[in-house]
Amino acid sequence: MTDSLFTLNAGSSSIKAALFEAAGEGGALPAARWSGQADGLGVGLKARLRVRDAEGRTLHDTGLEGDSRSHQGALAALLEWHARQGGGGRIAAVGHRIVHGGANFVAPVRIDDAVLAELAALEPLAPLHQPHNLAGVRAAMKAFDGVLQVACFDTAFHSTQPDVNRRFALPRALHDAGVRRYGFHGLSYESIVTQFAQLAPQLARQRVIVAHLGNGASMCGMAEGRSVATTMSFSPLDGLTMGTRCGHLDAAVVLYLMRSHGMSADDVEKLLFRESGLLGLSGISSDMRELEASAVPAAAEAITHFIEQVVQHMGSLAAALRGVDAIVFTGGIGENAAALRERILLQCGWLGLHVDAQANRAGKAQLTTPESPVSAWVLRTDEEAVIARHTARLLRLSQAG
Ligand SMILES: Nc1ncnc2c1ncn2[C@@H]1O[C@H](COP(=O)(O)OP(=O)(O)O)[C@@H](O)[C@H]1O
Ligand SMILES: CC(=O)OP(=O)(O)O
Ligand SMILES: [Mg+2]
Repeated sequence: MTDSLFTLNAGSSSIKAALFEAAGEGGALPAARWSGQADGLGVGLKARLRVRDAEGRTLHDTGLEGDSRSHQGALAALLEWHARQGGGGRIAAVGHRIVHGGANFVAPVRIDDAVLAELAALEPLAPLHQPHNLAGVRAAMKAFDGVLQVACFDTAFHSTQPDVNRRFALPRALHDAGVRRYGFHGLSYESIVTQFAQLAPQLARQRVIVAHLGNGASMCGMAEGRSVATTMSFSPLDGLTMGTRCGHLDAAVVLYLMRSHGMSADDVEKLLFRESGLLGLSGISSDMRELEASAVPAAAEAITHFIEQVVQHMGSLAAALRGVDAIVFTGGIGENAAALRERILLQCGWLGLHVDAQANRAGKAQLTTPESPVSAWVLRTDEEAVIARHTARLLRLSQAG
């Protein structure tokens, strides 16, 4: 049996893991042997762990209760499930999604103690992700002792942004000290760039806006498959309205809350990262499925707020690209919420979109008519495959060196 690669991807409400066959020199990676997903973590929802094989057949499906409903518990459940399987070949390397790479990491790297310490220092910049990402690294180091561990960064994809889009209008010294617009969801954007280049090679080289709409949500304007501008910035808090994050906010609100409401930095962090967004607006849930099913007016208002932010940022990114040729939806909401996609597309009609509502509802990849001057698409993101590809490359380098 050939060696395997293990991938780990902790999102704000989910943990995804997959096992890939480590392909030989220059070989394309086959589909994951299995992929597992625990979702609804840490947001008061019903948490589940599902594992599927390469053909999409369910291998394991269970509700997560008690401690298992946390990221840590779900990770332990996934690693235990994997250990119980036996076989599958030796694990040759583990690839991790690391949300924040800061100013120093703009490409995947081998993780050692020094790298781990540097990444831990970035935890306050991505409190819903980085601690879980690094807990995954530590757990994998224990479970797969002595095995190559690779960090793949959400921020790296955006290192191509022009300087003007990487800067806040703050004194230059702060930019030099790392206070800048990084951008996130880079592994997802990389996955979409690769898939879109296969589906529509000519379009993929033009001006494309990708909307990654999940529990965390961001959008990226790209030219020739490279990031030009994106809605998240210093941390994954900026930009769109999200499950529990506020998105774009006047910084003076933070000062006001601290001075006039006596809130501490920790209080404000909790408010903006964990209690705002769809959850704060609706008072019901951070989960789009629950809001769509709810008859409470505040749930509908929260959805409208989410859509309005996507529509406004679409205009902003189209301006950053000086025009747009194609739009691609992805992420848990972008891939699955057809009615919501239709509302966004209709409100972006002014950009030159002729929506094919039937195709959108039928789950087709192309959402616009063949004559539409600007086309829209939906693609399933595969961050695991991107992590596996980078990990396989570093594994080959380490074996060669
Ligand atoms: N069929 C669906 N209709 C509407 N929303 C959905 C559907 N399936 C998943 N979602 C939403 O996708 C979001 C989770 O996105 P996902 O990208 O999986 O999460 P994460 O950001 O943690 O990786 C949740 O708001 C969930 O309600
Ligand atoms: C960066 C980010 O928000 O990731 P996720 O959508 O997985 O929470
Ligand atoms: Mg995610």
